[in-house]
Amino acid sequence: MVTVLARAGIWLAVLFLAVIGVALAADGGFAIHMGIVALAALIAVWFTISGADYSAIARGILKMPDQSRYDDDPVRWGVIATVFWGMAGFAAGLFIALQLTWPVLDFAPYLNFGRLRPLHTSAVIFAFGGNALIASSFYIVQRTCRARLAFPGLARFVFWGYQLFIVLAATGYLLGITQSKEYAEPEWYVDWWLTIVWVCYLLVFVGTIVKRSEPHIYVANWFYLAFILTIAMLHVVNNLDVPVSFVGSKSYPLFGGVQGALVQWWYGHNAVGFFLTAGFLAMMYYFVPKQAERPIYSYRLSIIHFWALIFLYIWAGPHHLHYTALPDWAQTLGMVFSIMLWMPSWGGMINGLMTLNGAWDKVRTDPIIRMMIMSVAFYGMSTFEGPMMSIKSVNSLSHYTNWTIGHVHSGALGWNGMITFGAIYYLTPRLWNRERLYSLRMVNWHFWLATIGIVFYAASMWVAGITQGLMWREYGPDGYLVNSFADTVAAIHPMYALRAFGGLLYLSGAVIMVVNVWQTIAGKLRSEAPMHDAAYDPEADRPILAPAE
Ligand code: HEM
Ligand code: HEM
Ligand SMILES: [Cu+2]
Repeated sequence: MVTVLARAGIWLAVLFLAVIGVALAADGGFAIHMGIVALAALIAVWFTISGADYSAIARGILKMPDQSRYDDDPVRWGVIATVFWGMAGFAAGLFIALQLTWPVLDFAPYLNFGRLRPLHTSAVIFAFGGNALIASSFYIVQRTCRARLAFPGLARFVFWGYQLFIVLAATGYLLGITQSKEYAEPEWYVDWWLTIVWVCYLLVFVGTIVKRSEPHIYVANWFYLAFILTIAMLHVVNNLDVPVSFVGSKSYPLFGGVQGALVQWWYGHNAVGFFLTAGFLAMMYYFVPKQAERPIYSYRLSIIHFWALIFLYIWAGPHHLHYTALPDWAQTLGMVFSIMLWMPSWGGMINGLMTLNGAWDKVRTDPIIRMMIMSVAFYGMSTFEGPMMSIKSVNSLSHYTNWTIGHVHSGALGWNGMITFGAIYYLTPRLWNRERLYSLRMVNWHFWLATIGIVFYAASMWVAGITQGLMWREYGPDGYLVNSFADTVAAIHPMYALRAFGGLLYLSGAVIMVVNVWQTIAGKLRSEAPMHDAAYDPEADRPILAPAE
C-alpha cells in the first residue's frame, strides 16, 4: 500500500510538472513534449491507482506465456520493440536515401531531409539497437548469473522510460527541436530523462549480478557493464549545457569551439565503441556459442581483447577531426590509437568465428548461424576499414564523402543488424515457448536479401565516395578547382539510386522477419522442406585440433 502511494505520488508529481510545463511553455515544441510527458504520467498514475495488471494485459495481447524461473516479460516486450523500431528506422533510412536521390521528395517541412536524418540515425541506433541491447542484456544476465532480475519494478520502468525517451527524441526532430550534436540531438530535458532511465538500468543490471548464484561472471556481462557505464559517462559529459529557460526547449552547450568539437567526437566515436561495439559483442559472446552449441573459442582471448578494446577505443575520437583546428598532436594520437584498435577488434572477430570450429557445417544447415557469422564477418570488415580511414592521408580523401556513409552502414547493417536478427530468431521461440521458429526458409530469405542489400549499399558508397574525393581535389593547370560541388553531386546520382535499392532489399528482408516473428508468436509452424538434403557427415569437418580451452 505504501509503495503504491509512493509510486502514485511520484507519477502525480511528474504529471503536475508536465502540466505546468505545458501552461508556461516558452515554445510550441516544448508544450507538445510536455503534453506527451503528461499523457505518459497519466497512464502511469492510472495503472498504479487502479491496480490493473498491465503485464497480464500485455501477456494476453502478445500471447506471452506465464513467467518462468526468470523474469522474461520485459525481454519479450523488448524483442517486439526491437522489431517495431527496426522497421521504423529502416523505412526512414530508405526514405532519406530516396530524398537524396530525388530531392522533390522533400515536400513537407516537417519531413525534410534535415529532420528525418537524425530521426533515422536515432531510430536505428537508439531505438532498434538500444532495445536489442536492453532486452538481450536482461535475458543473458539472468541466465549466466542464474538469478532473476533484481528490482523487477525498476526493470519495467527502464523499458517504458526508454520508449518515452525514444518518442520524445523522435517527435522533437520532426518539430525542429535539436541541439545539433550528431547522435546526441535531443535537448536538455530529454537528456535528463535518459540519465534517470540509464541509472536505473545500471542498478537492475548490477543488482542482478550481485545476487547471482553462479560464482563466475560470464564475459558477455563484462561487455554489457562496460557499455552501460561508459555510455552513462559519455552521455552526461557531452550533454553538459545551460537551458535558456526551464520551460523552453533551447539550451547552450558548456563547451564551445574546438573543445566542444573534441568532446562531441569523444562522445560520437565511443558511442560507436561502446554502444554499437561492446554491447553487441556481448550479444555475440552469448548467442553465437548458444546457437552453435559450442563453447567460445578462447575465453582467454575474450578477456584480453575486452581490456584492450576499452583501453584503446576511448582515445581514438580525434580521427573524426582530421585537418581541423584540433592540434596536430591530438589528431595523430587519434590516428595511432585507431590503428592499434584493429588488433583487439579482430581478436573479437576471430573469437566469434572460431567458435564454429568443428561445427562449420552449421553455416550450411542453419540460416540463423549463417546470419550470425555474416555479422561477425562484417564486424571484421568494418574494423579493418575504420583503422584504414583513420590514417590521415586516407582520410583526406574519404572525409566528407560517402565513403564514410558506406563504412557506417557496413558496420550498422552488417554487424549490428545481422547479429540482432540472429538474436531475435534465437529468442522468439524460446521466450514464447514455441517448438521452433515459424519458418527457417524465411530466415534464409532474410539472410540473402539483407546480404545483397548491404553489398549494394557499401559498394555504391565506395564508388560515390572515391568519386567525390577525387573530383574535389582535381586542379586544372591554372590552379583552379576543375569541378564545382554540383558537378560531384550529379556524378554520384546513379550511386545514390543503387544505394536506395540496397536499402529496399534490406528493408524487404526485415519485413519477412516481421512475418516470421509474428507467426511464431501466434504459435504457427510452417510446414516446409528442411533446409538441406545432404546427410551430415561428421568426418568431413572434424576439427584437426581440439579447440583451445
Ligand atoms: C534500410 C536500411 C538503411 C538505409 C537505406 C539507410 C540510409 C541512410 C542514409 C541515406 C543516410 C544519410 C546519408 C547521408 O547523409 O549522406 C544514413 C545515415 C546513417 N545511418 Fe542509415 N540506413 C539504413 C540502416 C541503418 C542502420 C540499421 C543503422 C544503424 C544500426 C544506420 C545508421 C546510420 C548512421 C549512424 C548514419 C549517419 C552516418 C554519418 O553521419 O556518417 N542506418 N542512412
Ligand atoms: C577499429 C574500429 C573502427 C575505427 C578505427 C573506425 C574509424 C572511423 C573513421 C576514421 C571514420 C571517419 C571519420 C571521418 O572522416 O569523418 C569513421 C566513421 C564512422 N564509423 Fe567507424 N571505425 C571503426 C569501426 C566502426 C564500427 C564497427 C562501426 C559501426 C558499427 C562504426 C561506425 C562509424 C560511424 C557511425 C561513423 C560516422 C561518424 C559520423 O561522421 O557521423 N565504425 N570510423
Ligand atoms: Cu570513430
